[in-house]
Amino acid sequence: MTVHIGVIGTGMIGQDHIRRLTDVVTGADVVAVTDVDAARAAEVAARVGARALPTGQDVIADPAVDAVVVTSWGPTHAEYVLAATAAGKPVFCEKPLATTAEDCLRILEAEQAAGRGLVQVGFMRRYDPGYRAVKRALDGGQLGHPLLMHCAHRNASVPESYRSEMAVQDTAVHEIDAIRWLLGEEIVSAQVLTPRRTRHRFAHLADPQFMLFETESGVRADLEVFVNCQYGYDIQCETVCESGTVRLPDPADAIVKTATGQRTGVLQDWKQRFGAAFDLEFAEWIASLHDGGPTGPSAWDGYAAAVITDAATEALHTGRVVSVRLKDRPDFYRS
Ligand SMILES: NC(=O)C1=CN([C@@H]2O[C@H](COP(=O)(O)OP(=O)(O)OC[C@H]3O[C@@H](n4cnc5c(N)ncnc54)[C@H](O)[C@@H]3O)[C@@H](O)[C@H]2O)C=CC1
Ligand SMILES: O=C1[C@@H](O)[C@H](O)[C@@H](O)[C@H](O)[C@H]1O
Repeated sequence: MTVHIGVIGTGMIGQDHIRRLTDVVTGADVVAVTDVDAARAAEVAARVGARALPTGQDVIADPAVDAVVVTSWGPTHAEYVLAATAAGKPVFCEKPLATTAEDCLRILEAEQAAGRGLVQVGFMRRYDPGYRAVKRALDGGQLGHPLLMHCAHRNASVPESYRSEMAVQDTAVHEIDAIRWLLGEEIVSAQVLTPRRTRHRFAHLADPQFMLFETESGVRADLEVFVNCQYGYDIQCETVCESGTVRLPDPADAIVKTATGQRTGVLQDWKQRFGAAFDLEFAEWIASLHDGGPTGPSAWDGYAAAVITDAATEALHTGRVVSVRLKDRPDFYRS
């Protein structure tokens, strides 16, 4: 059976997800799209044989739409996720689930009122083969308890519109989710240090940033966010445990040797680095809709990420160690 999808937001990642739902994933068909830029929505709709509708609410209400993908700007996500949930339709929402913890809580309440899991959040690292291998090694038990994590998230460059807070809210949010998922426990505090700034930054931007998180059991995770590193897109993650370490592999690439030396390519952006993860994320999401509902990152994960990014943003502004105060996790969100 085919799942008929409506997509809200046909910008960069919206178009990429429409392409994968159309050309890569089996069992899905994009039937309706919308964007506040109506011309862009019409152009994308024509390309894939979908209908362009005036608003996100129209997409959600469309009887031909079985499930909704939200890829509009972050501040608009909560409204659409709440509307899809009220309509009883599964909704895949790109990160962030919402830009405030209060809106995330409203989504948690709405989903519980619906009585079944409807919401999945786009934390695609959980679908990357390398991250999954790390997770298996940590869960296998042979390494003993994790003690420390060292993470790095480097982008080649960012546009001038990128502000210092986005290093936490837009970029580090992926590691915040990965740390929680890999360790299977919550983050309880955040600290952000701002070292000497690169000369390649815009004047308003603190880059790089050095973040330090602590988990419930006392694991410490450090994270370097460096969004003007110049050389490419580079994601690193190593966990130090009592009896060994486990490190995220770099993506496979040929090693070329010539008389002048040895060389391996460096990926340039997240689309290349996590392309396979995005494909699997959507393949598993579509499959889950035939089989009891979403199994990926939940609205709780979206809520926890929002509270932790709020704490880290405060830490960036104040220089203090800021406690993370999550509500009690409802049984609904315990697996
Ligand atoms: N998982 C990941 O690695 C990534 C996730 N993202 C997330 O995806 C979302 C979209 O990001 P991009 O595609 O890079 O942005 P974008 O600016 O390229 O596209 C967003 C689109 O949403 C449209 N839009 C804005 N408000 C709308 C509304 N109320 N209703 C309908 N359409 C609306 C805009 O006109 C635009 O076409 C963001 O939340 C971003 O954080 C983006 C890049 C990577
Ligand atoms: O989600 C993403 C962007 O929004 C963000 O701006 C980048 O720093 C991340 O690498 C990318 O994965």
